[in-house]
Amino acid sequence: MTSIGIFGSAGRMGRTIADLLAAEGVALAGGTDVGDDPLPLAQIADALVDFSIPAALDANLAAARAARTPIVIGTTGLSDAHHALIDEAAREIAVLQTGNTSLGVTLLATLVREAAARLGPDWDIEIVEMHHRYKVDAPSGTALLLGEAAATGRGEALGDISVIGRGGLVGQRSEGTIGFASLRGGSVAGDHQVVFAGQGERIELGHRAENRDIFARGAVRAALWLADKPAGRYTMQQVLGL
Ligand SMILES: NC(=O)C1=CN([C@@H]2O[C@H](COP(=O)(O)OP(=O)(O)OC[C@H]3O[C@@H](n4cnc5c(N)ncnc54)[C@H](OP(=O)(O)O)[C@@H]3O)[C@@H](O)[C@H]2O)C=CC1
Ligand SMILES: O=C(O)C1=N[C@H](C(=O)O)C[C@H](O)C1
Repeated sequence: MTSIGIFGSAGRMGRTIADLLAAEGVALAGGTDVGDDPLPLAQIADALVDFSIPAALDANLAAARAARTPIVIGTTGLSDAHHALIDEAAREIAVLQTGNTSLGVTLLATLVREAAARLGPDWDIEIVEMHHRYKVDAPSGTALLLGEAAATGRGEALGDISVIGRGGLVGQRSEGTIGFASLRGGSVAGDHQVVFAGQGERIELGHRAENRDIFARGAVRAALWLADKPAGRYTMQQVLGL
């Protein structure tokens, strides 16, 4: 039976994934938390999931590479340097990195890309997200993923056209930009809305996570799918066949 190891096992997502594994009868290889060496777990697990913190990614990825164990990276707040490391690791092991493992957001990203491609740059795109008060990164990984999808639909690189937050006398909106707004409060598991604002009309494509089970289900499905895959960087679209 395929066994799964959890980096960040004591966290909200780590605990939700462990509960799901127990409920589904999938083997848990073990977990790591702050101060643990990730290598022993990487050596015994058939696949790994990482829902920890960006500062842990370097060591977690190095352990996965050393043990040649596939890894699903769900941690958000990653930098360009982290993404370069992930690309490098994907030359040796199977890696899937995503800001959102849910079926709903994976499909939403495809719809957003399509809408952005068809509507053209005179339709302004704004992405609004809301999360619980404990979330430490902004914009959320999902908001950035949806922004990437919209930018790709327009044939642009997100980094060239994103506007993250506004305040003060910022001037009029520049055509073709993608704006991000982040709200934090309470226990919200994750709400995302992509607004396409045209002249006299708006299209809003959104997703609301009612709990963390949806992320856990996607992460476990991705890990089981990845377990026997050769080296490469894979996507949730591939896992879910979307
Ligand atoms: N891709 C997706 O679908 C989803 C992604 N996420 C992302 O997953 C991450 C975790 O979220 P969440 O569970 O809510 O956050 P938590 O803060 O609840 O969990 C993170 C856990 O990682 C632990 N940790 C810190 N350093 C290390 C380390 N070196 N090795 C292993 N574990 C470590 C933390 O310990 P301590 O608290 O003691 O520091 C904490 O228990 C976030 O980046 C979040 O945005 C969340 C939901 C879905
Ligand atoms: O921190 C969270 O909770 C979540 N993080 C991910 C993100 O940054 O988008 C996914 C989900 O929205 C919950």
